[in-house]
Amino acid sequence: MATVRKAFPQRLVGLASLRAASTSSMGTLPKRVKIVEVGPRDGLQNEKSIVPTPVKIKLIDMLSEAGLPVIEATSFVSPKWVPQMADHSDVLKGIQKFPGINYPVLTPNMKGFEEAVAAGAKEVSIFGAASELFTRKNVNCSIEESFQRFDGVMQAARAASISVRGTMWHSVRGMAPGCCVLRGCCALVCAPPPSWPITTFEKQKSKLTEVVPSQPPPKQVAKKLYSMGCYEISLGDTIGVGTPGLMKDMLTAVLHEVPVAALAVHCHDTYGQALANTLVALQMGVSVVDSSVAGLGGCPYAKGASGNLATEDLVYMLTGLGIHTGVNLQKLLEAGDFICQALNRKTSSKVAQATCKL
Ligand SMILES: CC(C)(COP(=O)([O-])OP(=O)([O-])OC[C@H]1O[C@@H](n2cnc3c(N)ncnc32)[C@H](O)[C@@H]1OP(=O)([O-])[O-])[C@@H](O)C(=O)NCCC(=O)NCCSC(=O)C[C@@](C)(O)CC(=O)[O-]
Repeated sequence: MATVRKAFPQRLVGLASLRAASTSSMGTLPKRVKIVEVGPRDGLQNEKSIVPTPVKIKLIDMLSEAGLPVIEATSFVSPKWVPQMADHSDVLKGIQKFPGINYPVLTPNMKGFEEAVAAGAKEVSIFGAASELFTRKNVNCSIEESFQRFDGVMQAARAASISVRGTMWHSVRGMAPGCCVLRGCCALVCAPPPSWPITTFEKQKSKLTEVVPSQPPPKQVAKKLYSMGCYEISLGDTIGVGTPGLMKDMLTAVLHEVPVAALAVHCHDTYGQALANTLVALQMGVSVVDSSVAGLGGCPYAKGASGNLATEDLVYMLTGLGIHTGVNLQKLLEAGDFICQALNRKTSSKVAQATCKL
């Protein structure tokens, strides 16, 4: 049955005008936030049934219409590993390229990079992890080898004037609570202090057992990626186990190594903490946030990781705080309706649920 959406509440206008009063005790918040929409890639990569290419293209076009400034379009990864992304070139070639909107794609190695550039990519993301096991499961090599691949991609990108975002997830219960994603020219993970209890991906299967990891500290990884030239480092909680206190501690550590202007956060909502974690990051000066329309998402190689922070919920909160995003919430909700109907699933966005009746 088609979703019937009520006219979006006029009270949003009122909420925005309350900013001065309602946020005065919340610390300094950014005046504007850049939202990196990851739904078409992170959101769809976990779908078991192959989503038709025209549906992916229409979703991205609708998100562009809604005013998202960055839309992660697809992944140039092996189709044997992630069959859902096998149509990457057709998707990238098929979407409308709106002026002023970036459409980065994931490229794990030179093969992916070359195919992405051939399909017209103007920005790519490299991605890795601070967990040996996760790296092995996800990209079939060691952390060290993954960095050697990054080097090759970085050099080729520099020569071709292609911007590189870095994404690195880190299975640490200290956010990159559950992972660290560094985006930009690199993505890195932040390293919590050695005393932090950390839950590694390796131990995740045994229900968040706290262990001291033998992994590179996220802080160092973030620093390394930044020094490689990442213009933005997105700290990802891939398995969504972080809490606001961990976010604060993690960011405090990373901020010693990477300027806040180069940081983004990427929170999954497995434990319902994504919006709260994001708010803490905003209060600490972060002004770039990854999210996914309808809360779609998950990593095929991080078992149990559920969807991302829903973009609709993020936009609603930011609007209420008087923070500019440039996103049209009504059009965003329609994009969410579209993809949920195409996937035959219910939205995970609370705002979308609250503003429609079936
Ligand atoms: C990295 C590889 C390719 C290594 O895979 P591999 O098998 O080790 O690669 P290889 O170099 O040994 O090559 C084996 C075969 O793969 C081919 N190949 C090699 N590279 C490519 C390529 N780029 N595109 C297409 N094909 C490729 C290559 O040509 C060869 O083909 P064959 O000779 O057997 O016919 C593989 O492990 C892979 O594709 N992994 C992708 C995993 C993935 O996409 N994970 C999800 C994204 S990460 C994520 O979601 C987390 C994040 C970022 O969102 C953060 C967060 O959520 O918090």
